Amino acid sequence: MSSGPTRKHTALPKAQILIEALPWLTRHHGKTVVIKFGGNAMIDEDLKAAFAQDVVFLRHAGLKPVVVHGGGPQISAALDRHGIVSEFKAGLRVTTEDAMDVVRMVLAGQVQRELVGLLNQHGPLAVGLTGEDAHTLTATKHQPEIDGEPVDIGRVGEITEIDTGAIEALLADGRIPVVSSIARSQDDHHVYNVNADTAAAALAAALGAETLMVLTDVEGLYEDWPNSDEVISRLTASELEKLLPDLSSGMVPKMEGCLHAVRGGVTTARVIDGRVQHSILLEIFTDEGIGTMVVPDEQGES
Ligand SMILES: Nc1ncnc2c1ncn2[C@@H]1O[C@H](COP(=O)(O)OP(=O)(O)O)[C@@H](O)[C@H]1O
Ligand SMILES: CC(=O)N[C@@H](CCC(=O)OP(=O)(O)O)C(=O)O
Repeated sequence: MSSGPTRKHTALPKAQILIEALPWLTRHHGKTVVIKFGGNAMIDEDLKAAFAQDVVFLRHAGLKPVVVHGGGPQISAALDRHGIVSEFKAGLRVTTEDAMDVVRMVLAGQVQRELVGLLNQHGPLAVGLTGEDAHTLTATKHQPEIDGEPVDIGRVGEITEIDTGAIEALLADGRIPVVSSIARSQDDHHVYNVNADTAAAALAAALGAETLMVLTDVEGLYEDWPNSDEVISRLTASELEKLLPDLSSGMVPKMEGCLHAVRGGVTTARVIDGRVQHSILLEIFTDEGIGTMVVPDEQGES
């Protein structure tokens, strides 16, 4: 008996799924998408492998993905092993000279290497770099204001300049840049720890990316966190700006980054649940998306 008709029967839904993705793929062909993979979303090996598959899929579908990774929990664990206590102010790690060495070692030597390795299981695609490389990120000392007063949090950087040359060259060569959020100082005398959300957002704006996607360990931006798990599915830049003063902890740099990206010309910034397998593809192939989407004010009515 021939298995032809049965094979056709089972393959047809797969063909339909691919065709459903066609309008999205057509719209986004050749566009740059910056994907921030948060340390809290890197919770197990399967999730990391699925993340790598999604990114490689986007690349093969004709987009230009750029990965910016975090590693907050991994840094905290390493600092702990070195007997250094982790402290955060305004959502940012207080980074002493000694802590900075550990931050750099974990981000560039551990987390970035692991992601590059996972992506490269699919071919010679990923190239890792930090913001130090080719002057990609330059920063000055960042002093956040707490209760109206500037606070010294050590070697934490505020990005002042971005040189996208190295990343653009990699993209032109068909590679997937994987960027660690460390910046050089103007005088090259030291390096700064930059929050990975902030770095991803700044790079998205500088690259003229179409989309910034931030993968984290919650479903999106909760309207009334921690009292309710009602996710805000869509909001404009102005609506987000009004919410910013009420946000806490890790959501502060994340949502400030989304606002910066959208105000800087990025068409949409999305916060999505990185704990869900294939969350990137789910976000893309469902019209309404699965997390929180920030859009420019002029799209508020659509
Ligand atoms: N309004 C909010 N909605 C969702 N999460 C919030 C909110 N406010 C604070 N958070 C906290 O922010 C965390 C995400 O930020 P963070 O821990 O820095 O993650 P990542 O490592 O992915 O950057 C959440 O796990 C949650 O504890
Ligand atoms: C200044 C600052 O806070 N830097 C972060 C950099 C890593 C990061 O942002 O990691 P996640 O995205 O996993 O939170 C830190 O030291 O934890």
